Parts: sequence; C-alpha cells; structure tokens
Amino acid sequence: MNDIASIMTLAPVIPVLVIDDAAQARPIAEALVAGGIRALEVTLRTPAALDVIREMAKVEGAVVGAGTVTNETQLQSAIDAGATFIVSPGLTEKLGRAAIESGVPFLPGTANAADIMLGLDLGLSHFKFFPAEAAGGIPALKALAAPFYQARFCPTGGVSLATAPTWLAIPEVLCVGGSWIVPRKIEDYAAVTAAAKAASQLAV
Ligand SMILES: O=C(O)C(=O)C[C@H](O)[C@H](O)COP(=O)(O)O
Repeated sequence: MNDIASIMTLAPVIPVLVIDDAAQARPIAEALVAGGIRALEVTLRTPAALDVIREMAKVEGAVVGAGTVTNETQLQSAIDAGATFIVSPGLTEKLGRAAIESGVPFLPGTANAADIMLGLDLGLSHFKFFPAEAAGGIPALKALAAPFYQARFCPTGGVSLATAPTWLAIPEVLCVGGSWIVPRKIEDYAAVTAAAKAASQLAV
C-alpha cells in the first residue's frame, strides 16, 4: 500500500481516531477491520498516540496512518512508530517536501485554492478538505474541484454518516474522514464494528 489513492479507496470512510489508552488500540483496530474499515488515522492528539500506532500496526488487515501531523519532527516520529500514511490538517511547504522525500503516502489538509496550488506545485494531487463543513461545505468543494479538476479529495471535519453520501457523490471525492465511528470514550467494541459496517457500505 504505497500510494495515497489506494489507501483512500480501501473504504468510503477513514476513521479519525483520538485514543487515550494504548491498551484499547488493538481491540479498536480489530473491531474496525471486522467492519470492513482498514485505513485507520490515529491522530497525534494524545500522549498515547505513537504507542497506539505501534499496537494497531500489529493487527492483520489494518493500514495504520498518523493524523494531526503538523511538522517534520512529528512526521518522523509517526513513521518510526510504523505509520504507513500521514494526514495533516494543513499544508506547509516544509512538511510537504519532507513527506515527499520520505516516500510515505501523504494526505495534506487544504481549505482553499492557495492550499491546493501549493500542493500541486509540490507534485501532490490528493488532499484532505478540512475543515469540510466549516470551510464552506459541499458548495465550496464543488467550486474548488472545478478549476482543480486533477485533484482528489477526502472531506473531513463535520462529516457524519448522514451527510457522507452527499459528499461521496461528488466525483472528485474518493472518501470522507470522520470521528463519528469511534467515540473517544469507548466501551462497546461491537458498536464500533456496527458503525464501521454502516460506513463501509456507503456508496462511493
Ligand atoms: O486531527 C486532525 O488532523 C484534523 O485535521 C482534524 C480531524 O480530521 C477532524 O477534527 C475530524 O473532524 P470530525 O469528524 O468533525 O471530528
């Protein structure tokens, strides 16, 4: 799995994970994979995140990436922990160049035309659209996708199971991202598998 397009098309949804306890990493990843969701974005928002990546990477079928990567140091730590793709909330030239140089599949956040132009200049073509709802929602992405017809997107930020189908109906959208599948306080792994199943069955 060495290109971002393949990772984006494993399932219609990439779950955005905020996990506080590394002991929950494997059961959560197993529950998601059982529900048909393989690409897992572990955000670097908790002290446990790098351990979570290490644990999830042991789960068969899981394709584990790091999210909330904002600089080169985090990029390297995530790769060292076993992240096989990298997601960032925004795009800087420094981070973009470092990610490209490392060879890791990279999905940088973009919210406007200038962000996308920076990405295209760097040779990137697949972007997160973040924060999707707050940055103008579906009308904004449709307007951006017209001039940047070569770009492909993963809208993230405010997307839900209810709104995902409308986003996924946009031809330039390969998948959506969202935190709704795995709540931060989790007790019921069967519910995670059920939510993953519902998400994995969305039409693309
Ligand atoms: O952590 C990152 O790298 C981000 O860019 C932010 C997340 O992708 C969104 O916060 C998910 O949004 P919700 O699904 O509305 O919770």
